[in-house]
Amino acid sequence: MSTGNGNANGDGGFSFPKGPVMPKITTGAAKRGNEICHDDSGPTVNVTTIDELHSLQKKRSAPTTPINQGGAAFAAVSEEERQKIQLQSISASLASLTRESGPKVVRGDPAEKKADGSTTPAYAHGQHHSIFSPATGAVSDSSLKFTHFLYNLSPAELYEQAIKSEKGSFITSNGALATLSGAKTGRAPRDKRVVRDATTEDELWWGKGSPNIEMDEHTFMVNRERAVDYLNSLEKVFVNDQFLNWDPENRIKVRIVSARAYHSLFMHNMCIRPTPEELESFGTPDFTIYNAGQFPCNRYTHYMTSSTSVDLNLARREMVILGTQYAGEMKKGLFSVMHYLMPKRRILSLHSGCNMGKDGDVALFFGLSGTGKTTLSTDHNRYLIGDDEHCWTETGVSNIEGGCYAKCVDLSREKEPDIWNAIKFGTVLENVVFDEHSREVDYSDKSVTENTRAAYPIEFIPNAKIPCVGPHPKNVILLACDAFGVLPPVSKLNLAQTMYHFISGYTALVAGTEDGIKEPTATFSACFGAAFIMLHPTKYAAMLAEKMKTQGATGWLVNTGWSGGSYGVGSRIKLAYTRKIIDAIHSGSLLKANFKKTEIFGFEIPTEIEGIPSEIVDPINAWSDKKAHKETLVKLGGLFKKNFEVFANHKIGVDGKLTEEILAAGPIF
Ligand SMILES: Nc1ncnc2c1ncn2[C@@H]1O[C@H](COP(=O)(O)OP(=O)(O)OP(=O)(O)O)[C@@H](O)[C@H]1O
Ligand SMILES: O=C([O-])CC(=O)C(=O)O
Ligand SMILES: [Ca+2]
Ligand SMILES: [Mn+2]
Repeated sequence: MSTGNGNANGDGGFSFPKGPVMPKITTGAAKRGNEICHDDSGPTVNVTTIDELHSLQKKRSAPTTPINQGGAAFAAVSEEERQKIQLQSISASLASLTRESGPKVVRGDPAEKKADGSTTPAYAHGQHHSIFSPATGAVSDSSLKFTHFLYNLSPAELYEQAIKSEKGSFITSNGALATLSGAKTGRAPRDKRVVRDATTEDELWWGKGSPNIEMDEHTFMVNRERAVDYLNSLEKVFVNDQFLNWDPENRIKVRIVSARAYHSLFMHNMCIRPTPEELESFGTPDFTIYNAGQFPCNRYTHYMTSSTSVDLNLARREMVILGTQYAGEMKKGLFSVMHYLMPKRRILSLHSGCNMGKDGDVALFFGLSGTGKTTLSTDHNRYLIGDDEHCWTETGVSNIEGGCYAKCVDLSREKEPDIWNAIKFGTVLENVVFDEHSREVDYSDKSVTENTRAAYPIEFIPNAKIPCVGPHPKNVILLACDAFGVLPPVSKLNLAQTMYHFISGYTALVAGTEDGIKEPTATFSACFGAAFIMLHPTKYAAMLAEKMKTQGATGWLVNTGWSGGSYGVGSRIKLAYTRKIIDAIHSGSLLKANFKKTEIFGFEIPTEIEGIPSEIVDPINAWSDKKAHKETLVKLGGLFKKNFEVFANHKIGVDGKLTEEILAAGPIF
């Protein structure tokens, strides 16, 4: 007879039951006779329903309701009063301007289950503190409806909102929230409109080359009403109250009303997040965005040339978004506002990255999209001040934003470790492709778009400089991705050359990724950000010249694009080489190099750079066909000249003397 647990078979320690009879398992209970097993080995929860159990899970957090709305600065405001003031403020933001009053607003998710298991909204339970009804009677059905709003939700709450109600929202294996921005995967500068009124008529840059396409006040109101009505028709809207600009004296309070958790989380990451104390005294926002991106504009409306419209009204301090869900519109829309507000205070706003060395040396990185601002300012050996939008004041630099917006195409852990590691819980990952099961992201997959992006709070970068401010810059680095392969990887610029290239704002892109060799296309965008500037480029250029001169900053032009020939022949300069060059700028060693002057552009280029092959340092060495090199150089020089024509008769400096110098600092042939 087999005992089943014996070891007497000499089979190496294993024995198996033989025949059909299974071994009998002896339990403790059996020893104690036929008692019933009790489930009482651990302590139990004292609840009677599952909902009671769930209600134990969440403890109340400190109130995140601003006081001091409308300026009444009385310290001792009751919680109830505070909530009422907030609801009034949100109702005012969401008010139609053609009807008598704002909508009835309720704070909270209409679908949230109550402790009693019901899904009835709070107002039905007489919880007066979370509802606000304007005092007027019903004038239309829309005034009978409630608008639910979700105020400054946390990333975890926004994840849940996105996953519950937005198609295309998933948690990737790194913890980020993958989202889709819809049909638009980049900004739509041709659909941007700015209200032209008596003030902006004189103040702003209009006409040829300007990004400011006009619309009238009335049309703005038509679109604003369209957006507000759309938002109020929804089940719920998201409201973010946040800040722009780390310089406390020039901080701007922004409110973002949006329809998607994606938009709310994006702005949570990209703007400066208020502390609970700061939120208490938030008061009335300085600027409000109405993002009704899912809803198109009406093409019968005057000035509308497509279904997308991004409208800026500086007098009303409002922006309306219709017909695009691409979140970058909000970030860059606010940047436009800063390009208007800051110069009024004699502060220079800059489309640049910014970092600082251990010794306090600050560098600015200018450049058009994709030239390397984020990649090169995110440097493990330096403190990150910001990757995209800055201000330069009388005392130094400050970041406008609270987050970074990195390109993800072909992202690798090896080449960009800090950005790679910043993609984790809380980060918004736009338009990326991932494995349906493992949720592993494939950054090389461009099926949705080439412009895949990650938006994360700046503190996700380990050596972020918090607060994001620093002293005056020592180096001003202009980045260009030259697909013609003729610009040197680094050139030292004098002040006039720096201005010439700042106003030009050159980069070259290779259109599309289709097969076949494509001709590079030169792009010129004044101040490396013509899409965002509001005043004439020479206004910003004059301020930059003045600041660089006073602070003795050195200008550099760094080509992060092609070397060894144009696109198709050469290849993009290795990021490792560019980083070496940037290191040599930061350390001051490159300034001490021997320089020689290049033909056509008249750049000062180092005769050698440690660790960089000589055919890279001087691009002519890499072109086997010297004639083709010269022709390409002349061709590019010609494009610069042609682009600069419109700026030739704008005077910079007190006597316009700098204008002459700047003109002379361009390519000569
Ligand atoms: N030599 C190089 N220098 C810099 N970037 C490089 C280089 N080679 C390849 N790259 C890639 O080019 C891209 C630069 O994009 P980055 O996000 O830094 O642009 P950006 O200037 O911040 O643009 P945007 O204003 O649109 O955010 C990155 O994907 C980076 O990996
Ligand atoms: O704004 C965007 O969508 C991306 C960006 O930083 C730029 O284009 O400069
Ligand atoms: Ca960037
Ligand atoms: Mn940018």
